Amino acid sequence: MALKMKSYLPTEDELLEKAPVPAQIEFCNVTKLYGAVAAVKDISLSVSRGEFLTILGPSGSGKTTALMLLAGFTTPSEGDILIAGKSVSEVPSYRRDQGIVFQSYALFPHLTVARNLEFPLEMRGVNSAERAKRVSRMLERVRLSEFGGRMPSQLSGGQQQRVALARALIADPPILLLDEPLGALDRNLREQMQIEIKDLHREFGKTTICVTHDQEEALTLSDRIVVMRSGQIEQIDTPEALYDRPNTRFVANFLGEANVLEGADLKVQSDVVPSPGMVAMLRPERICVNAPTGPRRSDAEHRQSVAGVIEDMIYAGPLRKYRVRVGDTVLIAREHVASGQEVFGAGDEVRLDWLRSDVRFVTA
Ligand SMILES: Nc1ncnc2c1ncn2[C@@H]1O[C@H](COP(=O)(O)OP(=O)(O)OP(=O)(O)O)[C@@H](O)[C@H]1O
Repeated sequence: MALKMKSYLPTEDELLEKAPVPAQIEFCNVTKLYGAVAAVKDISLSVSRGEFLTILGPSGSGKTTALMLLAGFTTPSEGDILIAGKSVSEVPSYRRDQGIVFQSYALFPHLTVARNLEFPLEMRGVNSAERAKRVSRMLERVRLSEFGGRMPSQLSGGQQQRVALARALIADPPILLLDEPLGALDRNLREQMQIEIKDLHREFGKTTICVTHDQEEALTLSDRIVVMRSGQIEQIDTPEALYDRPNTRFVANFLGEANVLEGADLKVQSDVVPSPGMVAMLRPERICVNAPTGPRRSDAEHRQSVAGVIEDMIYAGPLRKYRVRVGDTVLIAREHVASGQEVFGAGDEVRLDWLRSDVRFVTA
């Protein structure tokens, strides 16, 4: 009996697992004014230890200001920022123990790669033998062992950015701040560096705050994304939730493409009764494009089906994108190219259908 009772008591590991992860960074009603302009307006946000959080938004939405406030390069006009539960408003940038990577690398141009990496260790009083050991280990980690003696200008953009990441991590700070880290790189390199950053995050487990206006980068890298608009937080969520369940039209349009079903000729069928001021939104890849006389789907009773005419088709490698006129609305449908699939062209009559449950109502 006693043994049975014991099995109901959580083990120490279970208790640890269930304990809420303490917030490492907290923005508490932070506002930053530049004259009459509020670059950041009353934002509150809490970031857990080890989390990768991306601040995403259009130009001028306040992303960089939020990061600069956290880095200590500027101070809040109102509100407070806490790190590990303590206010850092009075703590200067160099005492905040954060690794920072900027878009423009910001490596010291007159120092070799190895000396660039040594610098943060020197600042923290690490002795020279230990510095040499850590630099060599870190160069190896970012696959730049043979480049230690080069000057930054003798490296490619991707290599320079790997040095910048290595320099931000080498002193083992608990927090890593990334300001448009891949902005200066071309598309292929950006994809490689996204993997590199993801691997480094997994390996080093740093609480990471990344600023970007690149939605794909945000979706790929982040545990959660903060979407900012005009200095305020529009929505905070996981990438999947933001994409599948945006709360507002702004978020729906900012993260990927969205069809807004508001034309008078398109009566949306839904099992949900929308509140006033909401509009129906449907992602292009949720729409199936069929020949008008195509076979009925097995789940047809859960689908809305409408007749349309193809306006044009854009072939984009693995994807085919259709613009389809349905009365007074033009819908975008996107399908993955597959063999044996019927392909339609401008002027073709088609039948579109989608699951009614894929329609999402968002604030207009
Ligand atoms: N030092 C400053 N002085 C005056 N206004 C500023 C200053 N820094 C930012 N702002 C203003 O604050 C607002 C937010 O700027 P911020 O740079 O944070 O936006 P952002 O989202 O990072 O934009 P971007 O993607 O273009 O860098 C903008 O209207 C900007 O003009």
